Amino acid sequence: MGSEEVKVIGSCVSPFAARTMIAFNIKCIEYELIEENILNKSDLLLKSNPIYKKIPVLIHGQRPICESLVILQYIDEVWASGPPILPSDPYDRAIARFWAAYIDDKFFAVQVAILKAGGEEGQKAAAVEKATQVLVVLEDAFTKCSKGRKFFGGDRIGYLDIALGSFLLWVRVIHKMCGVSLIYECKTPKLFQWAQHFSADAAVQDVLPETDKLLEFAQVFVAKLRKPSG
Ligand SMILES: N[C@@H](CCC(=O)N[C@@H](CS)C(=O)NCC(=O)O)C(=O)O
Repeated sequence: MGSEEVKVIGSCVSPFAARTMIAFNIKCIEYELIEENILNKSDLLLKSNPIYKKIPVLIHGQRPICESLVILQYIDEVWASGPPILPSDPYDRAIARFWAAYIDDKFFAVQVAILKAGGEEGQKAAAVEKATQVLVVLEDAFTKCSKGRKFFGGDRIGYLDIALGSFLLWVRVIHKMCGVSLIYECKTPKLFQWAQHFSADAAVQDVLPETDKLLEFAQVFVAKLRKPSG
């Protein structure tokens, strides 16, 4: 099963797609990246993820698998002989899934809110305050999960590191576009250190592009986000 063709419909600007690519790097599995323009979706994406129409989609053989966290678990199970991504202990695994859901529910939403706020200083300050609260909670989760080691997953990058670390890309974009630092030393010192370790890891290096490369896309994306709907 692990020997079938592996393709990822993704994009180098997508934090969710980055998760899939980091997982394949950890497992040392080659894949073909089919670069998707989410502002003009391809038929392949619409056919492969007809429910959400979002990236990433992993196409393994002929079969599509959607949702980045589901994909991470799938990769871990199919290529089980490579370095593990999820914790082996069922309780630790459940805790990791809990925090990954929290990250997607809370941290993603506050980043979108900051970008959306634009020059509305009051809205931006409220979104930044919310982001800080979320990160303080995650700092505590990091302390408990990492047990004094470098990563949520221990000595090497695991499921939660990938779930949160994939957003570092946009954390940097937010810093450049909105002048807001989200992960900084005085509020969340452990996450600050963790972010340095994560970004320096070999499995991550070619996945998170330079911030400048992202800015052009980010400007178009944010303009769309700020446009009143409907
Ligand atoms: N919950 C999804 C979120 C995926 C997601 O939001 N992908 C974005 C790109 S970063 C997308 O495809 N957006 C297109 C759209 O919302 O129409 C996952 O974890 O895979």
